[in-house]
Amino acid sequence: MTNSISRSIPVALTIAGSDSGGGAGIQADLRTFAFHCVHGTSAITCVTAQNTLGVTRVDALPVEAVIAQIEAVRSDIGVQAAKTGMLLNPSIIAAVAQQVKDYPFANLVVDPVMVSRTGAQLIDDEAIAILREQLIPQATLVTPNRYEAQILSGLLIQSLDDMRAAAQRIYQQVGVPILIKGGGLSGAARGVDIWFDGKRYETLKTTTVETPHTHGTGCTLAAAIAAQLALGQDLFPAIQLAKTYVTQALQHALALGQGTGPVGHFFPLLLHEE
Ligand SMILES: Nc1ncnc2c1ncn2[C@@H]1O[C@H](COP(=O)(O)OP(=O)(O)OP(=O)(O)O)[C@@H](O)[C@H]1O
Ligand SMILES: Cc1ncc(COP(=O)(O)O)c(N)n1
Repeated sequence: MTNSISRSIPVALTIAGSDSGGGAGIQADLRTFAFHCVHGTSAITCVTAQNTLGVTRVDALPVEAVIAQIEAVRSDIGVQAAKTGMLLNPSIIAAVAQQVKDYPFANLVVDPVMVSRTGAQLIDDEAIAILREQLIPQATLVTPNRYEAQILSGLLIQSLDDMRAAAQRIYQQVGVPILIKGGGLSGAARGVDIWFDGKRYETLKTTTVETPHTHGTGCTLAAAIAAQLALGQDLFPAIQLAKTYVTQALQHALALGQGTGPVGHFFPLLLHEE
């Protein structure tokens, strides 16, 4: 007689960087997958020394190590949805794009990590070109923030109308659905996102959460969308559910460190303490 229970469970894969501070990157993605009862797997692209004050060092993994991780997961465990985050350099981006071309994922959310919320460019121009030309066109959804959307569209973004114009411009270039995130806007537009799939626009609105602790919101949103897709949701409902999750996580953000703390991924477990 056995008392063990084995079950099947959807699987999601994150291809992203490690954040030693635990707020963004692989750490945020795996926590988000677990929250959604999706088995999280990972291919680490780089290791950042990072805390709530910023990044002090980044070490890239060899391209072969990144691809070997993806192959190990794909060939044995299987992946219902994948997401990419910080891919760092041109060779990693090109190799991941080729891998996705050779072995397409059923669902692929590309968070085109290029510019931090503060506007600092994180990857060089060659890397941006490869991301735009080789990886983004293969995505189910691309999720740029305000600054990334400015780079991809060539348009200045200061309002929701600017976001709509940028979404249309990016769609013309890459031909995949776009969600432009409004965390970097100011006033009432902060936290409003714009979606465009080539036919219709939707405005995703929640109340702005007044917290300085917003580290990891972008990773968390993309990972939550991937988790919902792994669970079988259609794309737009997956985005709506993920937006609700990131808002709740922001409402339970963690005041850690001396700078920008992370969102509270496991907020239901914190509720008994409030
Ligand atoms: N203060 C806020 N209140 C409500 N929603 C927010 C707030 N800040 C960000 N969001 C939401 O969080 C999600 C991530 O958006 P954001 O623009 O912060 O992405 P990002 O710049 O990639 O994130 P990161 O800060 O992790 O780099 C979006 O749905 C955005 O609307
Ligand atoms: C390893 C890593 N990946 C991504 C981000 C951006 O995170 P976010 O945009 O969610 O703050 C980060 N700070 N570190």
